[in-house]
Amino acid sequence: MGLFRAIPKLLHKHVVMACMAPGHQHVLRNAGLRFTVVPSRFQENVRKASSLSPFPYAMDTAKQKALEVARRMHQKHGKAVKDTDGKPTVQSLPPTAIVELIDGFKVSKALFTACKMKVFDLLGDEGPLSTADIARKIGASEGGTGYLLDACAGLGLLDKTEGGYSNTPLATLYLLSDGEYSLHSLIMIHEEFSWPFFSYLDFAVREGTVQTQRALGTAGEDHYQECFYKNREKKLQFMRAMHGHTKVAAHQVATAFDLSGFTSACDLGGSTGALAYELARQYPGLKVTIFDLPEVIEDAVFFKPHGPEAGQVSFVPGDFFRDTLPEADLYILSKILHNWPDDKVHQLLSRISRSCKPGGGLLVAEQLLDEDKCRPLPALMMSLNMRVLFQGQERSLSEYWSLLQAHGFTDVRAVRTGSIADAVLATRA
Ligand SMILES: C[S@@+](CC[C@H](N)C(=O)[O-])C[C@H]1O[C@@H](n2cnc3c(N)ncnc32)[C@H](O)[C@@H]1O
Repeated sequence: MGLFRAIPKLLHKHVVMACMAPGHQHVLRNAGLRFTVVPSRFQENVRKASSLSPFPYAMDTAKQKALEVARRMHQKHGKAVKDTDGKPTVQSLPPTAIVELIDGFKVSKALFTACKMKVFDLLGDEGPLSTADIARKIGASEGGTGYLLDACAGLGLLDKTEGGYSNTPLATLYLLSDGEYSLHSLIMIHEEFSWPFFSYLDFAVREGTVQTQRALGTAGEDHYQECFYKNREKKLQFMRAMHGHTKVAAHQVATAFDLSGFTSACDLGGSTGALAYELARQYPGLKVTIFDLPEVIEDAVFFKPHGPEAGQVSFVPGDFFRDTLPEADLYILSKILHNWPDDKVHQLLSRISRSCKPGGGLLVAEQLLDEDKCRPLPALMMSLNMRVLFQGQERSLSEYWSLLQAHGFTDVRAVRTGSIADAVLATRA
C-alpha cells in the first residue's frame, strides 16, 4: 500500500532499484515507473538484536542498501570516475545510459505499432491468447507478432504466461482505445504526426522552422488545421487524444488550488470538456463555459458525461484571437499557451486581461519546466514536441510569471501536481 501512495511522487524522478528480483521489477513496471537497476552489495548484516521487531529491522536493512547504492551512483553517472590518467573508462562508465537513449525510438515504435494493430484492445476483450491466435486476429504474421508481443512484455505492457499474453494493469488503464483514461488516440497522433515531424528534427534545428512541407507534404498556412481538423475522423481522433491526456491529470489540476470562490469559469480552447467536467464535479457551484472553434464545439457532445456535472457545462463556438470572450470570473487555459510562440501568447493574454475583472482568476494548466529548463524530462520532451510541431514550447514558472504580470496578473502561484499537467493560478489586479 505504501508503494502505491509513493508512486505518483516517483513518476518524474530517477528511480533506482537496489535489487535484481524480477518480481519487484515487475511491480514497478506495472506501476508505470521507469527505473535503473543497481543491485546493492550490502551484506544483510544489520544486527537483529539492535532492532526490536521485524519492521525496523527491514527498514534499517533497506536504508543501508539504499545508502550503499547511493554511494556508488556517482560512478554510474560519470562524476569522479577516472582511471589513473584521469579519464573515464568503459569499465568505470558503462555505455548503458547511451544504449538506453538509442533504444528510445524503438520503444516508442513498438508501443505505437501494438496500439495501431489493436493488440491491447484484442487482449482486453479476449486475453490471454497465444501468439498464433493474436496473429490471426490482428491479421499479421505469427513470427512478426511474436517479437512485437515479447517486446511489449519486456516493456511491462503485457504479461506472458503459459496461457498466453494478457494486458498488464498499466495497459488496461491507458492503452485500450475505449478506456476512460485512454491514451490510445494520443499515441496514434504521435505515430501519425509527431513521428514524421521528428524525422526532420535536424532540419528544424538548422532552419529554426516547422517542417510541415517535409513531414506532411503540404505547406498550409495553418498546419494545426491541416493535421487535425481537415476531416472529421482526424478531428475526432485529436479530440479523443486531448480528452484522454487531459482527463488523466484533471483531478490534480482541478484540486491544485481552492477554486470554490469562483462561480463562473470560461475554458478557452476547452475542447471536449475533460477539465471542465472535473471542475464541475469538484465545485458544484461553478458554471463552466467551453469556448473553442466551431468545428470542435459541434462534436463535443460525444464526450458529455452522464452525471449532474454535465448540467454545469455549456459550449460557445468562437476564435479566442478574434471573437469576444465569454464573461467569467475565472479564465482557464489548459494546454493552450504551449501551442504558441510568445507574440501569440501576449496577444491572447492581453485579450483575457481585458475581459477579466479585477479579482478574477486565470488558471493555466501546462507542464512546468524547472528554471534551468533542463528538467523534468517529460516536460522537456513535451516542449521539444511543441517546438517541432508548432513553434510553441513549455515554460518555467518565472517565464509564466513575466508573461502574466505583463498583462496585469499578480499573485502568480504554481502547484506541481506530480501528474502530466501542473497548475498555475494568477489574479487580475
Ligand atoms: C492542445 S488542445 C487543448 C485542449 C484542452 N484545453 C485540453 O486541455 O484538453 C488546443 C485547443 O485549442 C483550440 N483552439 C486552437 N485555436 C483556437 C482559437 N483560435 N480559438 C479557440 N480555440 C482554439 C483547439 O481547437 C483545441 O481544442
